[in-house]
Formats: sequence, C-alpha cells, structure tokens
Amino acid sequence: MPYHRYQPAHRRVEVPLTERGWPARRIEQAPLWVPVDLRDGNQALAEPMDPARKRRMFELLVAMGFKEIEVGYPSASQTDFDFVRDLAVPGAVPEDVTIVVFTAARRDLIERTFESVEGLPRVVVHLYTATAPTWRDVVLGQDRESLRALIRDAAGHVARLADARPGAPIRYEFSPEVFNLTEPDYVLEVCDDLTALWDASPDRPVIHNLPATVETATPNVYADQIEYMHRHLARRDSVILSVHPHNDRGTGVACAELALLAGAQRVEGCLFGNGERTGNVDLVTLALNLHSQGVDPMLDLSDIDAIRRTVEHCNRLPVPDRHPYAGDLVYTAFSGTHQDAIGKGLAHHAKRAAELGVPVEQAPWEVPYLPIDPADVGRDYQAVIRVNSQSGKGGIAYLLNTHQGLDLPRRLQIDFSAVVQRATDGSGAEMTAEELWRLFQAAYLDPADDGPYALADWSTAESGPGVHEFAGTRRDGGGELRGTGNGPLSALAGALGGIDILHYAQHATGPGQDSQAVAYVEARVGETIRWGAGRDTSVLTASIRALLAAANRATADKAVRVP
Ligand SMILES: CC(=O)SCCNC(=O)CCNC(=O)[C@H](O)C(C)(C)COP(=O)(O)OP(=O)(O)OC[C@H]1O[C@@H](n2cnc3c(N)ncnc32)[C@H](O)[C@@H]1OP(=O)(O)O
Ligand SMILES: CC(C)C(=O)C(=O)O
Repeated sequence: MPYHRYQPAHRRVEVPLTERGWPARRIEQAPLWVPVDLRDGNQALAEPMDPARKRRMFELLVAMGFKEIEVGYPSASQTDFDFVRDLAVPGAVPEDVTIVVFTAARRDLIERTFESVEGLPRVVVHLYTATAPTWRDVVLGQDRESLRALIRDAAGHVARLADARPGAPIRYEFSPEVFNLTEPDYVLEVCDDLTALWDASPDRPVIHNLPATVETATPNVYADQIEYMHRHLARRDSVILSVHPHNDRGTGVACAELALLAGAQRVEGCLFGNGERTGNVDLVTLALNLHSQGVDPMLDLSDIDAIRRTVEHCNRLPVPDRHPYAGDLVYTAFSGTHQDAIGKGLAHHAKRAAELGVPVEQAPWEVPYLPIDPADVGRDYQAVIRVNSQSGKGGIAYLLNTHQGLDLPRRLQIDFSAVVQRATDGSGAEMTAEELWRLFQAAYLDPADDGPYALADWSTAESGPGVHEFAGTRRDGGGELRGTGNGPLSALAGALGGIDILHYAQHATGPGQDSQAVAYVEARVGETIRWGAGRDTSVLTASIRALLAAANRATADKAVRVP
C-alpha cells in the first residue's frame, strides 16, 4: 500500500492554538440544527428527489421540529427553483421555520437565488466558495487576494439584492468550503470581511459555517480549528459559528461533538448521514447522543421507524441494520451474556419503576447494553432478544417468558439451552420465539404422549387424609398403572416405580382464571435425569403430564425431534 503518498493533516494545515478549552467542556444544550438533506443530501443522490419526495422530506423535517431548513440550490436546477417557489405560497412554511437557500459566489447564480425566494418571509442566503489552497490553485484559478476579492464582490451583490428586497430582511450565511484544509488566517480574513460587509450585529448575526468538506483529520484537529476560529473571529457576538462535518474517516459525529465543545453553536447535517461520498454528519445520531446524556435534543425522534421509512423513501437508500439508534439490529442482542444481562436489567428496571411509583417509560434508565430505552424512539422490546447459536439460557428463558408466559426453573433453562444449541448449530439460522416454543413443546411437553408411559386415561382420588391414589391405562397395551402417595404426583411416581422427583414447580402463564397452568418436573430414572413439562388449564393435569413426559424421556431417552 503506497501510504507514503499521503501527508498527515498537521502538515497540510497548522492550527496556531497552543492551549485548548474544549477537552474540559461538556455539551449541555442542543445546538441549532440545520438539516441539509434537501441540498447537500439531495445533490449526492443518484436519483435526486422529485418534487413529491422533496415535499415529504420537508414535511418530515418540519414535523421533527427543525427551525432552519436548507431547501435547495435554486440556481442549480429547475426542480430546486420550483420547490422554493412552492414554499413561497402563503402558509407553506410554518411561522417559526426559516428557509435556507444555497448559492455559489457567482452573480448569475445569486440573482436566480433571489428570484426564487421572492415572497418568502424568513430566508437565509447561504453563499459558498472553496478557500483551500488546492481548490484555489487547481479548481478556481485564484490566488488568496483575488479569491478574497471575488468573495467580497459576491457578498456585496447578495447584500445589494437583499437591501432591494421589500419585506422581511434576509439573513446571511457564508461557507469557506474545505475550511478544514484552509489556512486559519485566511479563513479569518475572508469571514471577517463578510461580517463587516454584511454589517452583522448581535440581533442580526451572520452565520459563518466552517465545513470539513472532506474529512481529513482526527476530530481533535477539527476541534482545534473551530476553537481557534471561535476565539479569533471578529465581532464574535454577531456571528453564529456553524459546522458542517462530512464523514470520510467515519468520525463526522465525533467532529461535530468536539466542535460544539470548541465553541460551535450550529450544526448542519443530514438524517441518517446521507450526503456526498460517505455522507454528511448524521443529525439523528447527534440528537440521540444528546438524549442519551440527559440533554433535550429539541427534536422529536419518538417514532424513529417512521422517520427512517420516509427518509429511505425520499433518498431511495436503505438505512443499514447497524445504524446508530435506527438500524433494525441496534436494540437486539443475540449473544448469551448480553441477553442474560438485558433480561435481568429489564426486570430490575420494572421493579425500580414500581418502587418509585412511576411508569416504566419514566423511570431512570440503566439497562446493560442498551444506551437508551428503545421505547423512547418507538421501538418495542420484542426484538431486543433474538436467539441463534450464540445465545445462552438467559435470552432463551426471556423469550419463553415474554411470549409464552413460561418461567423456567434455572436448571431447566440450562437443559433447554443445550437443546436450542443443537438445533441452531445444526441449522445455522436464527430461531424465532414461535420456533423456540415449538422446540420446547417437542422437547418437554409432547413426550407425555410418546413413550412407555403414554396413558390412554388416568384418574386420581384421595382415599383418606393425605393418601392419594393414581390409576391409569397405558396406551401401548402394557396394562394398568396403579400407585399410592401423599399427593397425586407421588402416587403417579409410585405407579411408575423406580422414579425420583428431583424438582417440581408450577405457575400460571398469565393473569386471570382462564390462564393456563404450566408444571415442570425433573425426574431421575436409574442414572438418567430428565425434565418434563405439562400445560393445561388444570394444575393437576399439567403436573401429571410433566411427570409422564419426564418419565417417558428418561426411559426412552429419545432424541429431541427438531420441529
Ligand atoms: C461542497 C458542496 O457541496 S458545494 C455544492 C455543490 N453542489 C452542486 O454542484 C450541485 C449543483 N450544481 C450545479 O447544478 C452546477 O454546478 C451549477 C448550475 C451551479 C453551475 O453549473 P456550470 O455553470 O455548468 O458550472 P460547473 O458545474 O461546471 O461548475 C464549475 C465552475 O464553477 C466554478 N465554481 C465552483 N465553485 C464556485 C463557487 N463557490 N463560486 C463561484 N464559482 C465557483 C468553477 O471554478 C467552475 O468555473 P469554470 O467553468 O469557469 O472553470
Ligand atoms: C459548502 C458547504 C456548506 C458544503 O456543502 C461542504 O463543504 O460540504
């Protein structure tokens, strides 16, 4: 691999920051969020959004609570232009939402941009020009001074058109594209020029948006760059410092978070990280990271699956199964020890909520392996634990408990887990809760009717105080079984002869009189120990069937048939 062809970030741009405040700070409030799905996200799609998709995306962003939304690059295409014009229809944009439109620093494009926003009451015009040396030299053919003059000229044109516009004033945004590879002193010169030219003030601040257009360094480098700007930008109280990280190194979220520590107030990004190449920073992850720290993200993400479906429809791109907070598998544990911990954690959580007298969804969250309560984003617990060959007894017991109301004794959990292992190792596939239940039935319930002790009929009677009789007829023609004991079950054990009951448990599978009883018996026949289970509306029948199942299994030692 020719790694020697590449320069480390610190050799490409030096940040003259000698001491830094960001490592010691905490994020205590949400930044201003600005989704750029309809512009930066859209321009990265093989098939850009059609008007209907743009509309759906816009409505989603409004419903989620975004207050500033970049809606397009109206001078770039008729679709974008028309979409902005549609938003100019009275009532199309809620009163607390501001529209951002994007333009390069070219007079013709700027003029078209202003045409598009005619009649829109709250608008930010977002002007951009690449400022990094390679872009200056190779793409734009400008040196530092001529490019600075070009930007000033374009910004002046923006200001003139804004001044000439009747009605509500326009706000201004500038992005020195590829900020992260631009000399810091040059960024300051260019941005300070515009702060002055646009006459920014605390009540009409200018937005300076500092993009990591192509992410090239570790997030601490970006944080240093942002802190440097935060400390040195002129009229700082008249500037909203914004960041716009991309994700080329996979650390866009970290860049945004460290940038906030370093003084950034506003973040541009896309839902689920759509955008050029590896994408823009993911606003959903950023917002839910805040949520998970007890900070109000100021966005409604309570139905993450609905949001995801809309975004997938608009972008025609899937959100991966492992995507933070939103992927299909991110609240799911397959592995045994994780399942065990989650199962215990959820039980503990329910108990704690009851002790505090609050609903479970209000109780403080501290469940192992789940950074947030899936219910916060509209996910249920059904998919939290799923079973495959990596699963242990905890997860298996959890599924049988939540789906069938079974509360398996610990040794039966261990026993059944080996049965599941054999089945999943054999198939290599995941086992659904329904399949797990069928396997449990085949292993522990059905053997009551399959073996030497399968009975055609049976009855019990109390022949005297503490004296119980059992009588039954074997199905295989092996004659009658009769026994006496101090309870019906010991009477059956007596009838079977040579069988010890090592463990017995029973419980109802749900509340109410109609719920079924389930009984578990661990029995020894000679050297062989086997579990059996029974389920019936009668506790007695469930118990008798559990012992018959254990006896049949121990005697016949049948291999479990995987259904
Ligand atoms: C990082 C970002 O996301 S930046 C946004 C990128 N988004 C897009 O490009 C999507 C929409 N763009 C478009 O539809 C087109 O590029 C248009 C309509 C804006 C312009 O189209 P064209 O006039 O055909 O120009 P083209 O697409 O080839 O762009 C390159 C030209 O723009 C110039 N240019 C690039 N960026 C800028 C800028 N910020 N300000 C001024 N000029 C610029 C280049 O120097 C080049 O000029 P040249 O042709 O004289 O060499
Ligand atoms: C020009 C800015 C805002 C941008 O899209 C980028 O640098 O990625």
